[in-house]
Amino acid sequence: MAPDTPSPFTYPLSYEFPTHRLATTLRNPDKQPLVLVACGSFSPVTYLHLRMFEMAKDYVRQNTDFEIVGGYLSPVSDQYKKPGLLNANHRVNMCTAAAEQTSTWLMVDPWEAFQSYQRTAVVLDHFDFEINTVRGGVRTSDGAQRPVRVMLLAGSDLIATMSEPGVWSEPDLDHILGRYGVIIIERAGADMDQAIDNLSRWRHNIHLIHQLIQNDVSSTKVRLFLRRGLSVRYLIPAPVVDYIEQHGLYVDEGPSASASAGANAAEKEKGKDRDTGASGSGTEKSGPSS
Ligand SMILES: Nc1ncnc2c1ncn2[C@@H]1O[C@H](COP(=O)(O)OP(=O)(O)OP(=O)(O)O)[C@@H](O)[C@H]1O
Ligand SMILES: O=C(O)c1ccc[n+]([C@@H]2O[C@H](COP(=O)([O-])O)[C@@H](O)[C@H]2O)c1
Repeated sequence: MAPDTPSPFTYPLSYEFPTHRLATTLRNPDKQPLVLVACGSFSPVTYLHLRMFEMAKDYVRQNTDFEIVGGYLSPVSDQYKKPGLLNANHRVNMCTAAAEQTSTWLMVDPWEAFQSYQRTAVVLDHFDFEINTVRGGVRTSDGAQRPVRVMLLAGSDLIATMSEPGVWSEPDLDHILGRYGVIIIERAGADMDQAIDNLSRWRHNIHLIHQLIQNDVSSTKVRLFLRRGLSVRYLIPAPVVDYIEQHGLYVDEGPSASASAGANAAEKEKGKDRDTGASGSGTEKSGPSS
């Protein structure tokens, strides 16, 4: 279906919005259709990134009036310039391999990755435009069209940055949390309640999910293990391990230390990132900040 209004967005060359796993019909007409969007570096994608979607799916089914009709990973542009950010081509390929080979419902949207830096508010608008304006939302079983709610899916560390001065613009926060909403997954080391303390005005649109199984795998730790020549199998999806091996990624340091030394160093690097505001803070992005 052609949209009535021209697109307000810029597009990478040969871009097509992925819809091969997007449900076109709502199973339960009493529910509101929902699409989940996770924005991030995904350098590389880990099981925890994928697990966020599964946790959200359980939560949505048990606690809300939504029905999930799609889930997307949206890797950030190279211009985000965060330390450890591999080029977008590899990150999109790894996310795609993980989504296609380990999930039946997740998709990867390369729109954000293959162009200049786009703020998260704009990324969510892009999804809303593609799904609701271009495609008219989804159908109910009686043939009526229903608009899809787009919602951000994020770890509590990312949400914590929303209370840090200067990282997100106030109008963007209002747009993201007021119009779309967010599902927050607890992340080891990031206090959930503290993370949303300053966001209480949007509380009705904020859903918190606690971790029942603690697992603090991060891309930073995976990169560090790889640089040290340590195995990352069973920490990240097998097709991603294979891809990394085939392309010799993340090996700019020779193999050396033991696994525990690797983990300790990873912790240190993660802490250092936090201290410098590089981990999830968005402060190193080169795109516009508001
Ligand atoms: N272990 C985890 N638990 C909960 N959320 C997570 C976890 N790992 C990543 N996330 C969330 O996934 C999204 C994308 O994360 P990102 O790509 O920055 O991964 P990362 O592991 O934090 O990366 P890095 O280690 O490079 O900072 C963010 O919303 C982040 O909060
Ligand atoms: O839109 C913003 O102003 C904004 C500010 C900070 C972070 N973000 C987004 O949040 C994501 C953070 O990813 P990461 O890997 O730094 O945790 C990434 O997709 C950024 O574009 C977005």
